[in-house]
Amino acid sequence: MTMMQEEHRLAVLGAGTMGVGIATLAIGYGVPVVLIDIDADRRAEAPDKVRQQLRMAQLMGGLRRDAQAGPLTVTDSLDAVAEATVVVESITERPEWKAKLVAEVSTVLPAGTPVLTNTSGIPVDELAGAALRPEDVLGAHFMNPPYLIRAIEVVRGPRTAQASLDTALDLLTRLEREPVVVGDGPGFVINRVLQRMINEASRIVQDGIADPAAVDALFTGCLGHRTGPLATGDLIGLDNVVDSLRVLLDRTGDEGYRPSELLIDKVRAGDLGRKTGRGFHDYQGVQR
Ligand SMILES: NC(=O)c1ccc[n+]([C@@H]2O[C@H](COP(=O)([O-])OP(=O)(O)OC[C@H]3O[C@@H](n4cnc5c(N)ncnc54)[C@H](O)[C@@H]3O)[C@@H](O)[C@H]2O)c1
Repeated sequence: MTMMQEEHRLAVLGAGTMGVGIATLAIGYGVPVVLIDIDADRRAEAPDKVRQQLRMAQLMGGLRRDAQAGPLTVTDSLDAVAEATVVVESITERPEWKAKLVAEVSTVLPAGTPVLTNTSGIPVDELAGAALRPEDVLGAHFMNPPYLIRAIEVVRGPRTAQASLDTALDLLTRLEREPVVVGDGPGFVINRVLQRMINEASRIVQDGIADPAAVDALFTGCLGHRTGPLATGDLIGLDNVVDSLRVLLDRTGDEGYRPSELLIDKVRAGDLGRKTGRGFHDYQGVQR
């Protein structure tokens, strides 16, 4: 039987859309969080964003209102991960950046501390190969926003140790998440399907067959999806969609993952979705 942690302390690498959301979730359950980012603006904005999201999550019933929030520390120093019981890596979807960071982090951490990558599609074993101890690396693919969506895709790589998986599941269960454990491979389960769907939907718009509102209306109205593929892309961030598609294309050779011209044009224009106020849809005046 594996010894479980008495108390958890979480380190989150990357204070972007997902890192801030994951930090909010943990803090909402009283878990102390160290949030690390190399970008000074992201670090400066993070405490306010976490506070706002905490309030929103409580209002929307995602987090309890009476729970004592955990403390948040924001820093650019990787040394701060040393005290963590679990590390979540949630930086930009660039394989070489992630591999370098996973390698660096593993030199600071004691053996047996799980490193969970929130990658959208880079095989866990590829990143594990960069770590000092590949057995401590696994995937935890949180959905956006992490404090509202309880289900989480947990990816066990071929070298992931049972003890690391157990510690990760222990934390996720304490955060009242509902882990679904799957095997490794480009895009795992969700993004192998979802990224292709967003790409195909954007090609439909590019080809003039339907506009974004019509595409999404068919998925919500006819298929009962909560959001259509293009609104989902806007929520994810179209820069992240393009990065994820490139990861999938490079690792599968499947042309269906080649990012559409329209997606590339939107990223080039800075229309990244909700986070910039415009993507396939317009979000001016909408809380982001
Ligand atoms: N956006 C989504 O809906 C979503 C959902 C699930 C998973 N993901 C995955 O989560 C990860 C983060 O995505 P995001 O949307 O939050 O991206 P983002 O662009 O909003 O944030 C990425 C952050 O990482 C920081 N960063 C880059 N290199 C770093 C380093 N070496 N050390 C510390 N910080 C560093 C950047 O400064 C930035 O603040 C990606 O792997 C993405 O594929 C995203």
